[in-house]
Amino acid sequence: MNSQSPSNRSPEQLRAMVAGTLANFQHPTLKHNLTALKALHHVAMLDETLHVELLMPFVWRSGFEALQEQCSSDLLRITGAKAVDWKLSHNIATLKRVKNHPGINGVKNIIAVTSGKGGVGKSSTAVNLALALIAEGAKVGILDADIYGPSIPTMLGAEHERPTSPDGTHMTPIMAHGLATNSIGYLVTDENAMVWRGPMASKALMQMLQETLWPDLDYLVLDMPPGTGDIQLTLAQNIPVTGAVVVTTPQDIALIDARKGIVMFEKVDVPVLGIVENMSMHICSNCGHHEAIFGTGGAQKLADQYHTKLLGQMPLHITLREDLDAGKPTVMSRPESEFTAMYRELAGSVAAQLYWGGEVIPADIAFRAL
Ligand SMILES: Nc1ncnc2c1ncn2[C@@H]1O[C@H](COP(=O)(O)OP(=O)(O)OP(=O)(O)O)[C@@H](O)[C@H]1O
Repeated sequence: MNSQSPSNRSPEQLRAMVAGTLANFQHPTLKHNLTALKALHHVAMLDETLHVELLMPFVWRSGFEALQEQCSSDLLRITGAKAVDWKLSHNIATLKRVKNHPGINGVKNIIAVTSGKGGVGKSSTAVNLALALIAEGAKVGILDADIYGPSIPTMLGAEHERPTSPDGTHMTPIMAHGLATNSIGYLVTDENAMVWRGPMASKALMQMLQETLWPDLDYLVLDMPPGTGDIQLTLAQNIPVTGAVVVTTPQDIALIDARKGIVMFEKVDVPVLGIVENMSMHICSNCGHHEAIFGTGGAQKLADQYHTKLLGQMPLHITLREDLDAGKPTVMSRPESEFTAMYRELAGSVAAQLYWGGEVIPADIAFRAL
């Protein structure tokens, strides 16, 4: 117990005490501790309540909850305060883009969600990841670049919406569940999109990215077309991506294609943030039994082989599919569910990986590149 009374302490002494406690906090999203990260923004003692405010450069609400749980009692003991008032603020860093491409107006970071093969749950992962980034504290958008199967509007229950254009050139994004969205699915029918050839499809996507009036966004999630063909390569080379997430299922056949995806991104210098293993384990909705119907361990092996991370493992569960079909993704419709906790953890890992693996661009040159 510290012998000095809380009111006699200088602000510097108090700050040093709090910084010392925070420095010991460990979390999977912290490569360096909070004090080294200079995250401690404000400390004050008012009426025997200790006020602690953190300012984080990547979304961190789940980590913050763990911090409060782990450190509150230590802080009370060390400082003699009667209560701790915690506050988390974000000032999301803009990170260096591939090939120093100029940015998109208002968009700080672009995360490409990709898969080597169709049907592994790339769009499902992209939508729930985007909503989980919001739940973690960010401003987020999603661009459906899956030209051959634009499913995002349906997954968000917004398939009947149409973007408007205030000036005949730019599009106002559709807002759905707090996400700013645009999709080729809002503009053309599925049948029309299917016949688009590669160059036309890439051009349309680049246009949608650049000509949407995105509000200020910390992260724009890009749901890429599945596969590793010309269109994906063109997009990977030309879009100002910050990093890519590769979605796979545990089957060997999907893993072979996921490997191709990693190689493709490495070839064009897009940092691969890691792998998401979707349908990792089937959870029976009747009895809760877990069964690894597609096998185990493959995605971890792949991540090890390519020196990347296994960012998360999402179960195969009927609720996830039903919620998407109903246009109410689980992360938004069941915020307290175990699935939402898993997606939020994934979002925290993706944001942390992006930050620690990247290079921060100073705010004055990061914004409003056009
Ligand atoms: N973890 C999961 N649990 C249950 N159902 C899932 C899960 N992930 C995806 N699905 C379901 O599987 C189907 C395919 O998912 P999705 O459309 O996300 O795949 P995709 O990889 O984006 O496909 P494509 O790239 O070919 O468009 C959807 O009906 C979706 O609801």
